[in-house]
Parts: sequence; C-alpha cells; structure tokens
Amino acid sequence: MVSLSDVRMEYETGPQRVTALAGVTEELPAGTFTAIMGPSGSGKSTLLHCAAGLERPTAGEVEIDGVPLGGLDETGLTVLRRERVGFVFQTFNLISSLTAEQNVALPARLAGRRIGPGELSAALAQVGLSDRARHRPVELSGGQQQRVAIARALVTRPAVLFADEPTGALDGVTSRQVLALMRSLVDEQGQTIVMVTHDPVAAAVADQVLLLTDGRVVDRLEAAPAESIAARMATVEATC
Ligand SMILES: Nc1ncnc2c1ncn2[C@@H]1O[C@H](COP(=O)(O)OP(=O)(O)OP(=O)(O)O)[C@@H](O)[C@H]1O
Repeated sequence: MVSLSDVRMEYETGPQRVTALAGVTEELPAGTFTAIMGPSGSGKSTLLHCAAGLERPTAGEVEIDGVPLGGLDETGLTVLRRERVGFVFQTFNLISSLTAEQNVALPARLAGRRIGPGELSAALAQVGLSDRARHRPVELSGGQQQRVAIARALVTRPAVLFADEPTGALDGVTSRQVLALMRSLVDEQGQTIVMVTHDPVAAAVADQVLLLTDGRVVDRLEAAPAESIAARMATVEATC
C-alpha cells in the first residue's frame, strides 16, 4: 500500500517558486492499479517520484508498505527503493550489450544481491518471454523490450511497481499487450501498480484514475472506460 498525507512539493528556481504538489492525500491500496492523469505540468511525475521515494516532498508524509519515508536517511531510502519498489519508464533503459536475462539480473547484482536462475526464469516467464532470455535488446520488439524492463522491475518482488508513461514509446497494439500484462500482474499476483499516463486507453486498464490539476487531485474515476476518461480530461484541460 502507498499512503500520501498532505504531500506538498515546491521547487525554487532562482527567485521563482513553483508549487508542483499543493497537498495530496491518497491511499493506494495493495493489489490495486492506479493511473495518474492530468494536463502537462499538473504534477504527475512529481507525485510519482514522491510516492516512490525518488524525491523527498517539501512537506507531508509518504508511506510505502507501512514504512514512513520521512524517517529514513539517504541510505535507508536507497535500500527501501531497491527492495520494496520497482520502476518502469517510457524509455526501456536496457543495456544493449546484455541479453534479456542479464538485463533482468543486473540491478539486483549491482546491489550485491544474487538472483538465482529459478528467479530469473520465473521473472521472464511472468512477462511471457521465456523463449527470448538470450536475446539482446536489438533482437527484441519495443513491446518485448518493455516486458524485459517490467521483468527487471519485478525480479526483486517489489511491494509497488511505479510506471512513468510505460506505453508512451509503443504503438497501439504493443501498448495494449503491455497494459494487459500489467493488468494480469494485479489480478493474478496482487501486484500494486501506480502509473502516470497521458493516454485514456492506458488509464482505462486501471482500477482508479486520479486526475491532477495544479498539483491537486481534482477528480477520481473508478473502473471508467477510456471514453469517459477522455471526456473528463478534455473538461479539465479546457479549464486550465
Ligand atoms: N526539478 C524541478 N525544478 C523546478 N521546477 C520543476 C522541477 N520538476 C518539476 N517542476 C515543475 O513542477 C510542475 C509539475 O511538474 P511535473 O513534471 O510533475 O508535471 P507533469 O504533470 O508530470 O508534466 P508532463 O505531463 O508535462 O510531464 C511544473 O510546473 C514543472 O515545471
């Protein structure tokens, strides 16, 4: 579970002060899929980064799996991110000279943790890529590369998977396959997922959609179809 209490984030750039988050209070229950949407600059990435312990908010508290992040020093935060959190980004960030399975094992190995062959093959099987373990990124499609990135994020069995525009670089068909995979991780394994997206079709796969404007959650849609999400987004964007 991810819990946010009155999370605020202000950036100071020279004389200017930007309020990226203006007090967000949300509970994202374990085993659920949350999408974060909103116009450009509304604070989506900042919210994801604060919720994942990548950035410390200016005020407020974030808890992941019952652990208050504010009480952790930098080392504690690094350990929590390594052990409890997985990340997937728009760009797959795979190492081109390594095979799929070497890419999956790399972050854990760099952190000094050995990933056994059983864990590796289970992670690749989970994303439907058992037969591509020895392929390098250039030998994989975009969707397959993103699935390798998802396997890499899941190999440490994180409490929460955070995804920032995970389908942003994929075509429609491939994007739907990656979204179906993410949905099945929630339904079949109880994975908790928090995803930033601009795409109403992607957001429709989530259990709930949080709509941000000016650093605040202004609306919440539950199990909404893509058309309703797109219509609500259009209204929000028209008022910005
Ligand atoms: N490191 C930073 N320094 C200064 N201002 C920042 C920084 N990061 C974000 N901001 C500002 O905070 C606000 C929210 O940014 P954020 O990236 O969270 O928005 P977003 O909704 O993810 O936008 P987009 O959809 O365009 O990616 C913006 O006004 C942005 O300019």
